[in-house]
Amino acid sequence: MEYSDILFEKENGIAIITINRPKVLNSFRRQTVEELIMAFEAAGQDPNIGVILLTGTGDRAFCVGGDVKEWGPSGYDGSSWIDIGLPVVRLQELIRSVPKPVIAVVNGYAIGGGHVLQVVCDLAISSENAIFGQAGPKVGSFDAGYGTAYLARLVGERKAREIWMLCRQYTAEEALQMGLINKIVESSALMDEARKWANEILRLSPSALKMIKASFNADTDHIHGLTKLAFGALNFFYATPESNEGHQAFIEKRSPDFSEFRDRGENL
Ligand SMILES: CC(C)(COP(=O)(O)OP(=O)(O)OC[C@H]1O[C@@H](n2cnc3c(N)ncnc32)[C@H](O)[C@@H]1OP(=O)(O)O)[C@@H](O)C(=O)NCCC(=O)NCCSC(=O)c1cc(O)c2ccccc2c1O
Repeated sequence: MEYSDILFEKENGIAIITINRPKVLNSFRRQTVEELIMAFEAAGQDPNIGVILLTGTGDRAFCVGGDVKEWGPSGYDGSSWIDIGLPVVRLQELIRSVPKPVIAVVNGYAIGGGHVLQVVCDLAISSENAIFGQAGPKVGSFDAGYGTAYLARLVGERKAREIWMLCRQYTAEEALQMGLINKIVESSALMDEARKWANEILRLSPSALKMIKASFNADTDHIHGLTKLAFGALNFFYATPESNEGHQAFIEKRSPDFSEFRDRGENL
């Protein structure tokens, strides 16, 4: 299988999936998400693989979410009024349902949909220079469901609401304190540390780990329904002037002005 937007390597029981678009800080377009889905399916179905690492090329970014420059007036390439053009719901669900531990190896910015990808992984190890945060409300988007409700499971409701309602950026140390990640290491040691964790996992019973993962997931699987609902709403939101103002402002490198879109409270 030839990939253009990702790298997919296998070494001694470990699958390493790398988002490979460093010029745009490893943001994803439709092709990227489709390739990630194929790689996770392949790793999930390969009996020689016991653990999956997800990372990004370079030392600037893990992934900064949707590629805002590939975003047309109503969505991404190939989109229609019912299909936003990015099968992110399927990708998030697959990371959760693949019957092997998935470790996010966060080597820089984990922002927007990239942040949600690290949230849905089973474990997360980051470099000391990693930066975490949400960005959707700045650019007229939202990656809700697992991105909100499951995030709250990790860091608590207050912190999760702060992350989304202020769109601040957090250091690796802050991410560790709030329970967003498992460990921080020096940038140069990041992949070695990830391999060390993976090799520890490879010594354990695969079936026991599969059942453990399924049982952790069972407690939050209902969030899948929220995710589908949220992405359905996002489909419609994308075609609005409010959403367009957010992404156009990013492209024009200016601050968005959302003031005319404030809610009148008609549905209070
Ligand atoms: C991440 C940053 C804070 C980094 O800032 P910094 O100043 O260090 O770097 P630059 O801003 O100069 O960026 C370098 C270079 O990369 C380009 N770039 C950065 N982010 C993106 C992006 N998301 N898409 C495309 N290109 C990007 C940037 O323009 C620069 O290129 P130049 O040619 O100008 O040199 C900062 O870059 C930043 O805030 N980035 C935006 C983060 C963002 O808004 N992400 C998208 C949020 S929405 C989202 O993630 C999302 C998720 C989903 O799951 C979806 C599902 C379905 C539909 C839509 C979804 C969706 O929109």
